[in-house]
Amino acid sequence: MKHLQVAVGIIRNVHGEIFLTRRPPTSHMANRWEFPGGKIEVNETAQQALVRELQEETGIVVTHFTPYDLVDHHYSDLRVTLHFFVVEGWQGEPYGREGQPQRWVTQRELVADEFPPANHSIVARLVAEA
Ligand SMILES: Nc1nc2c([nH]c(=O)n2[C@@H]2O[C@H](COP(=O)(O)OP(=O)(O)OP(=O)(O)O)[C@@H](O)[C@H]2O)c(=O)[nH]1
Ligand SMILES: [Mg+2]
Repeated sequence: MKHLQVAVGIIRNVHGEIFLTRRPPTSHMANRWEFPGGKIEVNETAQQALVRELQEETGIVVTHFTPYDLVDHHYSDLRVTLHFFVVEGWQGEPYGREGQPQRWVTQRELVADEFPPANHSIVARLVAEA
């Protein structure tokens, strides 16, 4: 089975809101809301992938982040290991640079069912810690 290593950014502003983008209609986990991020390439660390993916997908230059959690999840045809980081420093203003819908949501108002199943434990933890 294919196994992807993925770097994921939980972008949180000073108001305690988190930036979400919506996955494209034809992608894996189509139309689910997600934390921006993507596949870690060979010869790249999770941290380097985080910075690169957030630049590509949201236009920001990440300046401060901390590791948050590591989640391993088996979908029916795909295994993912998600490297979650909380991002609290950046330059620019995040937007859906690839045309994805976007929104800011208060941390305590995150809804697990809007995300891919691999995110459920993380969303529950974020809400509990809000
Ligand atoms: N970015 C992101 N991917 C997630 C999350 N949760 C989750 O299961 N994934 C899964 O992680 C896998 C890789 O993420 P991705 O599709 O963003 O990868 P990418 O940006 O490199 O995609 P690309 O191949 O279009 O360049 C997908 O199968 C996706 O469904 C999440 O919160 N954020
Ligand atoms: Mg992506």
